[in-house]
Amino acid sequence: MTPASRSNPACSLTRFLIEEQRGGHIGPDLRLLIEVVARACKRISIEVGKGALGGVLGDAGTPGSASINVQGEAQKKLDVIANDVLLEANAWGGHLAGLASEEMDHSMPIPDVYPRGNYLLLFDPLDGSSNIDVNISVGTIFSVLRCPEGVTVPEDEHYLQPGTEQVAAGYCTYGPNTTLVLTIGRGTHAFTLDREIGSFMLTTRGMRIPEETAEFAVNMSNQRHWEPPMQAYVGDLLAGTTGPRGKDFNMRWVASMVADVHRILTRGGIFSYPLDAKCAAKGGKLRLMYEANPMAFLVEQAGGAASTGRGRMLEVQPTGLHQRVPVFLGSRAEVAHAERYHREHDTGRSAAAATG
Ligand SMILES: O=P(O)(O)OC[C@H]1O[C@](O)(COP(=O)(O)O)[C@@H](O)[C@@H]1O
Repeated sequence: MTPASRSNPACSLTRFLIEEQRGGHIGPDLRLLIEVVARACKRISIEVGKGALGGVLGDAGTPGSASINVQGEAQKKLDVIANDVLLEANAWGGHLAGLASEEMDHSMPIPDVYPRGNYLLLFDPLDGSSNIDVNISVGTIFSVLRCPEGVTVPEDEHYLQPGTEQVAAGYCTYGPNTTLVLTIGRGTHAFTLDREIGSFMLTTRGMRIPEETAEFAVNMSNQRHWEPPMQAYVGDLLAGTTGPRGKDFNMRWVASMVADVHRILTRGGIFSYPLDAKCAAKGGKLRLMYEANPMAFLVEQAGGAASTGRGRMLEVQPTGLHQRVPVFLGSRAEVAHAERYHREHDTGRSAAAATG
């Protein structure tokens, strides 16, 4: 993308959204919603940036009695701070009917002291919790759905829409720089926070994920817990030129989904958090509604693919607000390879079962 200059002034997020609205691609409410979420991310970026100086590191709750969220995880102080910032910012604007968060057991209708809008917002206020205290990139992930017609007080069931119904999705990474990555279904675009003027500025219009890749991201320490197709798939990646894939693969794992996916949107690769014996009972590790689906929408809009290993992520019919799924996303051809290993295993097994 041509760098910003006097002859090519940088485009702010506000200008980008106004131009999308003028083009009839989004309405004023959705534009306002995205602006409000972006402003909340700026505030969260400031809180995260304070680190130990701001006393924001460490677990929430009191020593000896950590506060545990609906996921059964000990909440970090910044998980709670980020959640509160997003709740406060989105309560009064009139663009939302309700919202749901990784940190809250159930969805929350907008209090009836405020006007309610037509959209539902789902978010992971601070993704990558295990990295918060060690100064590694973390982020906020969000997904926007329409509130079903005629529903004025939305409940959990009204959020259970497949990812194909998303009207917008994005994440904001808090790392060396703060970057907001957004889609409204017309490509995926990156905006970098200009800390001097306090505005998100368009730095990559139309991110594209290369079709092929030689880089994979997975938590290898879970290898012995993986299903056979995943063992075979990664085994062949590690075999490199001596194996059936005939080329060497590099590995990266930040353990912050936002950071791993941002790398893939920037230079390609495949990210996976497969089903394993440790998380099988829960259906996976990562959450469908506010981790897998928004990332899948962004990746598909950038020419990549997103799958459960056994089907398109965005077509999964949700059954619960905090439902978990296996995740494979990134370079289209590589995701197809991962799916092929699962398909061959499943058909082989069913073929074997058929022949007894
Ligand atoms: O600790 P592991 O097994 O490496 O898992 C890391 C994954 O878990 C997550 O941290 C889960 O997200 P939360 O931090 O929001 O719970 C992802 O960001 C990351 O990809």
